[in-house]
Amino acid sequence: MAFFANEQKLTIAMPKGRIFEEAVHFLQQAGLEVTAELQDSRKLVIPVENASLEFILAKPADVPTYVEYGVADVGVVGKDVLLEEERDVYELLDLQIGYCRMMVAGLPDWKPTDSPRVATKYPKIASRYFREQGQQVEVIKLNGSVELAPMIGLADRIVDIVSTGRTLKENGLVELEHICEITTRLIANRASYRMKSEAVDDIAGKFLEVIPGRK
Ligand SMILES: Nc1ncnc2c1ncn2[C@@H]1O[C@H](COP(=O)(O)OP(=O)(O)OP(=O)(O)O)[C@@H](O)[C@H]1O
Ligand SMILES: O=P(O)(O)OC[C@H]1O[C@H](OP(=O)(O)OP(=O)(O)O)[C@H](O)[C@@H]1O
Repeated sequence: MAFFANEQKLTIAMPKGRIFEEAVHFLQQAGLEVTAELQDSRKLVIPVENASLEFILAKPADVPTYVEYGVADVGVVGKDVLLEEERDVYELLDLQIGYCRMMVAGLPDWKPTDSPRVATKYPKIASRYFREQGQQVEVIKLNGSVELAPMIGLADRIVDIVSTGRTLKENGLVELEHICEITTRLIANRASYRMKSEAVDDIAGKFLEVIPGRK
């Protein structure tokens, strides 16, 4: 039996990596057919047999790109990526999984300087935040291991995701300012939202059923 009543095929972009397992578990709870191929293969395009559904597996930062261009109708992605990538997509639901927070962190004895430098994987989020605070900073883009920067003098602060706080602690850094909470979101392509409204509504409705407190 087809998943959607009117046979509208829906392509869902899923984020590989850290939130993948939690996202797959969420799909299962919502009643979507999750095949072994999705969970355990190197395939990047995974059609679900007998259902009008197809998954694509993407790097988290690329999920909004696939959705904006319409090669995926909907996508599952962290709010951090949405804030950083600023893609033209609809944000439909907060799935309330993938909890973490975006923080400014630094050495415990951090003090303002005349030429502040901030290292981050999230240059847009960082620039926006400090602009809103009325602070002029130089933002240095890194691709990971950002905690290194204050330790070895590349920057005096970082903007990064904190979850357990273990990475900061083990590198002698402390949380200085809270920027925002991050969770995983369901996003939709603008045209798909209109042209495949039944299928998109159907999936959003199924997701809504399993979001705590949203029934
Ligand atoms: N502790 C955490 N650190 C980083 N991301 C987290 C954390 N907890 C949840 N997330 C979510 O997971 C997503 C990042 O996943 P992942 O680290 O696999 O992607 P990535 O940044 O592309 O990885 P990498 O560049 O290290 O391969 C983020 O978008 C965020 O929403
Ligand atoms: O508070 P914690 O639970 O320690 O998690 C936070 C760390 O996890 C992420 O890094 P990731 O492992 O994705 O590696 P990266 O530094 O290469 O981005 C993030 O950038 C922090 O460094």
